[in-house]
Amino acid sequence: MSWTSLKSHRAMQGSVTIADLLQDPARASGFSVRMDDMLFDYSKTTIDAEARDLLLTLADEAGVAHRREAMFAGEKINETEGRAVLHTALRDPGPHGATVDGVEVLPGVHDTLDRMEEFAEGLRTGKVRPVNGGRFTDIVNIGIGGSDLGPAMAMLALAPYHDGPRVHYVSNVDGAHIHDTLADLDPDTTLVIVASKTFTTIETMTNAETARSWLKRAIGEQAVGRHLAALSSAVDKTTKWGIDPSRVFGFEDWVGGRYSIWGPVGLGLMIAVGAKRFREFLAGGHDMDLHFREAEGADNLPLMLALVGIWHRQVCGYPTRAVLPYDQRLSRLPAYLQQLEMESNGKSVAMDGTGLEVVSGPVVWGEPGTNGQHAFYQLIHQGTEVVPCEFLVAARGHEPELAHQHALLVANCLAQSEALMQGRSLDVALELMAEKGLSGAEQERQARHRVFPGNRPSTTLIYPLLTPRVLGRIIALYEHRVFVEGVILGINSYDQWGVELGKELAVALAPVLAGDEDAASKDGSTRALVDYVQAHRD
Ligand SMILES: O=P(O)(O)OC[C@H]1O[C@H](O)[C@H](O)[C@@H](O)[C@@H]1O
Repeated sequence: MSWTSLKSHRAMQGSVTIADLLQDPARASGFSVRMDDMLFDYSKTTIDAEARDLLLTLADEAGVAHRREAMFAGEKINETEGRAVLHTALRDPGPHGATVDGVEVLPGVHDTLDRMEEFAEGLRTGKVRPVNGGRFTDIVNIGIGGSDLGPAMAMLALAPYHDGPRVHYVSNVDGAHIHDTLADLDPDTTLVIVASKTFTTIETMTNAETARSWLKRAIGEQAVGRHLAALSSAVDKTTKWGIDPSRVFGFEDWVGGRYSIWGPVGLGLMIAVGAKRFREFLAGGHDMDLHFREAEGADNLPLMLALVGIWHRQVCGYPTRAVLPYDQRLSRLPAYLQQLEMESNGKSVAMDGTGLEVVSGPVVWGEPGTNGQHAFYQLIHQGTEVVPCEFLVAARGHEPELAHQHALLVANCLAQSEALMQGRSLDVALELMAEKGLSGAEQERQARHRVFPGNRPSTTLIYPLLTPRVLGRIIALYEHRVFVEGVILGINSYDQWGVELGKELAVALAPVLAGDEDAASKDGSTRALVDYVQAHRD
């Protein structure tokens, strides 16, 4: 019902532009949401009062509020895997929270957090020592997907707070990644953390074996355990792999991999910035949880971010969304959001097994500004596809001595959303060409290349400074956005069956590439590629 109303409302908006809507002096304040000192401005979109009402009705009809409370209570809303979805518990200071199968989850969460703190602070103070004495100077976190992208992103984001050992992230099974990382490190002063929820992921286990051998060569088999730790929900497997249980930080199956940064998977971050900062990061996530549960309708930031997403993708039909942080330290945010959003909502089957009524979530992509401006913004401004842009920017930077550079950064961010909205008409372009002395057909030809259609939507999320607490709020904001969009689409945002097939085929192809099995059963293209590799290696 609401989909139809939304689509017909969109059609009826006709030629009304964002610039027209902004003629209303109250629009900027009326079409933005504040959460404490964070501001989300969506006034530079085509969402008008009626569209917003219809979107809020859509969320109501989909049962977002009910589902949200079911999630926080620990109900098994990940129905295809029969699991609860409780990453929010990892940042809940308690004392009471969700229960799973009748058991309170917070005591276990807090115990693990305390153990992480003891270990991390031990490494930072030198109490936890390498086998040959001295201090651990470097930590290598081996993991992939959810066991890598979040903490690696947050590590860069919180660079101004690093005062512990250096932390490196290795993910790719390409041996180049671990090779180049270890090349600069000393095994005598390096601790390796193996991060894998399942402790079966082939890339991680392969890199972990490589790192283990590297340690063993330097410090000997007996001592290797003193330089290893593991983060996993498969604690039995970590022991079998040879990691002492005191060095294993476990989490439950109700934490999805791409939602796991708040618990043991965040250990590297805690080591780098310290437990106090890490707890501030958790507090930021919890702030957003409280806001998400308490704020009503259009005052609810994650809800509105999700509804803007639904408007652009499912109502207007724009196939992609660009995430453009004007914040160099958020340079990995787009990659992190690619997993969070696309692995969660890139599905075409609804929870009940039927096909989706509407299109699935969008392609998410992006790069930090201002770099992107000198690369792909051309298409965003003048290409034939509309790309909704999501800007993020801090009012101030961490380098007071470079405040003039930050001012330039912010000016660029604001100017881009203005340019996308406003555009440049043919008349203005003609005038510009006349000023250059052109006239007649050449004036018009040149002017046409300088026209900007405008009316291109964007949103801006602005915050005072990228602190641990603000980062926690931002990540939790996007997690809840994914949740809301998933509920509205009727899909399960917490499974990822779409990654399985490629993994299975890779395992089957390994012996074929090695020449131990015949390629005859493979298709012609795969056979030809196998032939090529066999002919060109060594
Ligand atoms: O943490 P792990 O069990 O090693 O999983 C690592 C990643 O691999 C899988 O392929 C999933 O698609 C991801 O959701 C997951 O984060």
